[in-house]
Amino acid sequence: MLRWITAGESHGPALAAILEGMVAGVEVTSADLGEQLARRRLGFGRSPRMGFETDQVEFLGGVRHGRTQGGPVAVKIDNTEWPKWEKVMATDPVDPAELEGLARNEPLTRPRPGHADLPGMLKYGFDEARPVLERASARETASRTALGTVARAFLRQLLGIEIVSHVVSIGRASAPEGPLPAPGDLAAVDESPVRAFGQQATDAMVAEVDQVRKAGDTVGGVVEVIAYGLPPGLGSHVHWERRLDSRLAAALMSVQAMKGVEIGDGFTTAARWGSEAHDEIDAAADGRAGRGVSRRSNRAGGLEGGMTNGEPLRVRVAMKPISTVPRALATVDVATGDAAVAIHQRSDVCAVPRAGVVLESMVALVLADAALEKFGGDSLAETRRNAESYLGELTEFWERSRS
Ligand SMILES: Cc1cc2nc3c(=O)[nH]c(=O)nc-3n(C[C@H](O)[C@H](O)[C@H](O)COP(=O)(O)O)c2cc1C
Ligand SMILES: C=C(O[C@@H]1CC(C(=O)O)=C[C@@H](OP(=O)(O)O)[C@H]1O)C(=O)O
Repeated sequence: MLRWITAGESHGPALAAILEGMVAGVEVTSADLGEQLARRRLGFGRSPRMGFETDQVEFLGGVRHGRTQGGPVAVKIDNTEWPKWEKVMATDPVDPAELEGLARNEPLTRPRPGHADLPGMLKYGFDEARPVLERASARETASRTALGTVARAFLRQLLGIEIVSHVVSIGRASAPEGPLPAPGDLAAVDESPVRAFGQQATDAMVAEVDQVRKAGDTVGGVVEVIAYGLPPGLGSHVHWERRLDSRLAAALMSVQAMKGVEIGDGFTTAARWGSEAHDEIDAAADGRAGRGVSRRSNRAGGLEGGMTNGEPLRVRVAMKPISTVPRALATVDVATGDAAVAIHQRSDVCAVPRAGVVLESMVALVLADAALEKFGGDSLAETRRNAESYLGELTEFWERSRS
């Protein structure tokens, strides 16, 4: 079983993350982590912090000479801004005189509707939002992206599995119907300032973010994540917590501000008649290894009965607008009980483009877990042997069926 855990605050000294259960022999370097972390900082509408945050990342354990060793993989990402927060976010007690007059230490008593501020204060007994927002902040997604990079490397080296994402809508601007981005298109998507696939989609979404920013507002959107090269049979129909769709939905919904997950055509499928909802099966002319069949469509998004069916996995995730709205929303000052406007500080206007990279990482972690569950092994070589043996059985299955 693959497990992952993160720690650290947005303005603390560093973020930490551990991935437990990864096999030995996966090639991965800190430069690979840095590359994915840089992708996560991109996007038109991003917070000013993303312009200067450099994500100094290093492995603290589990990797030697660029290969995983089978032990927990530990990662540390330094926060560039730490010197400015050294006193306010110190882990050891600080003389109150040293904190006096520090603007960053002002109590945040006007909770933002839509952020974790108010429920977090009530639940944990804090009289201001700082201790809540520090951990609720999506800064934490840098940790997930770093661990997701190890999972991506494993999936690629195991079976050539590749994960891509693209933004399909921001606010009212949507990408036109068109082909899905393939793995080779990821660089082009990353070059789009909104991580959309195609110029028309990019122009429409850039205009929407521009309009939102000028209005002092914020905006959300929808990201699609696609995984290519998956064998049939990851996940299972036999028990609720082994279903791959439920595991993906939980992981994707666990990302800050995600409010909906759609597998394949999801909600559209609910309005279709059965004859137009499913993916009819034909005998594959080319008898591809382990496939034997082809599908006329992929409305199911590559999942049937909680298992991969051999088609590309396709999931869409809806992100709500950022809750730190410049045109600040109505709230109550918890220090006085009076009506107030919510705290507003430097913030993203639209984080949908960079959220896509985080969502890719969550898909990678869930798929790596499902692949390890199916193929097991302590080393990459052993796991690959198991996977190849299974794919060989599938080929035999189709050969028997044809004879
Ligand atoms: C990549 C990313 C960047 C985000 N940036 C901000 C931000 O700058 N300001 C903000 O208020 N919320 C931001 N959020 C969203 C908050 O973290 C989120 O709204 C908050 O944790 C409460 O969300 P929840 O209701 O889903 O828990 C961001 C989310 C993601 C995924
Ligand atoms: C720091 C990151 O995103 C942050 C997520 C975030 C929030 O409230 O979620 C608020 C902002 O933090 P700050 O107020 O320090 O600018 C974003 O920049 C990051 O993604 O690395």
